[in-house]
Amino acid sequence: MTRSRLAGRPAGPAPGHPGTREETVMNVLDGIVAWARAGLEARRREVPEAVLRDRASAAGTPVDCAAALRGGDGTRVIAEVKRASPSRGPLAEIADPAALAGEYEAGGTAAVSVLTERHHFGGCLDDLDAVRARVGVPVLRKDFVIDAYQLWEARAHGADMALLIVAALEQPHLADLVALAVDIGLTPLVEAHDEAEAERAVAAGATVVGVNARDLRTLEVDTETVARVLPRIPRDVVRVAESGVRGPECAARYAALGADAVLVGEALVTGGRPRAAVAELLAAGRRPSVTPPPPAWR
Ligand SMILES: O=C(O)c1ccccc1NCC(=O)[C@H](O)[C@H](O)COP(=O)(O)O
Repeated sequence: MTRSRLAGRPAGPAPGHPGTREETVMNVLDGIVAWARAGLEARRREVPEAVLRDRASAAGTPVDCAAALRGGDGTRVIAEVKRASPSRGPLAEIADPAALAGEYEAGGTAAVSVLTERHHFGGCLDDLDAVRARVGVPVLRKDFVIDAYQLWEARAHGADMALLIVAALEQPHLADLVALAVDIGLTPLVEAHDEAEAERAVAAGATVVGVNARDLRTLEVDTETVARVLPRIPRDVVRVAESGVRGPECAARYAALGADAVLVGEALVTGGRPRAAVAELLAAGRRPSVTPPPPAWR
């Protein structure tokens, strides 16, 4: 019997086994992935993978993302450039994604996430280029990665991290993409929606695992998903709570659950004060200092 690395969970059915949640979660995801596949095949015809590989080796040294997302005095923030979403429709114009990312960085974000998917999120690789050129913190390519080509593309466009969604990938393919990402200098953020997927993420070799509170069947956000799944992920893995962070209160809750970082999109792009909002999320996630400062009157 395989041993589960998730705390408090007996080893379940084999990853990818019929009847597991990954079988049924695919409706919304299926549609997005179909677009992703068509898009990447079109780009592959224009820019062969060999060209991307050359560009990737000229893209500079990627940042150590695990270190950037962990440590310090509390829960870090990954701030997202997000124009639209399937759940909410258009969110924000974002004429200058680099300027937005610059505001995030000034507010103290540990990383910037850039949605590069066009049809559902209004993003593109130009956004990734622009953000990469502006900020010094790690940059995450947030897309629906199903092929090695997209990882080379991410690195060629200067990303330090790339998202891999467990529910979109069979286990051997997930493990291959995790290994390739690491080989080419990307840190994969491997996204799970339940315990079984979190276990698959860890088994695939992920060192950074995200728990997404958004159910990809209904698009409903349920922060209880994070409460249930995230604390069970081993402590040697960087734990990221994703979606539904509407303000400091939720960031504080995710911090108390043990999140090393929170990934926030909508609240930041719609709030109109990205720099201050990032700083407030960071303050909410700060751990109380071990030695309290001396009272001012001493
Ligand atoms: O945001 C969506 O509606 C969505 C739908 C289907 C697949 C993925 C989706 N979002 C991607 C994300 O993971 C979020 O952009 C990210 O976690 C930030 O979430 P939020 O702060 O709630 O905007």
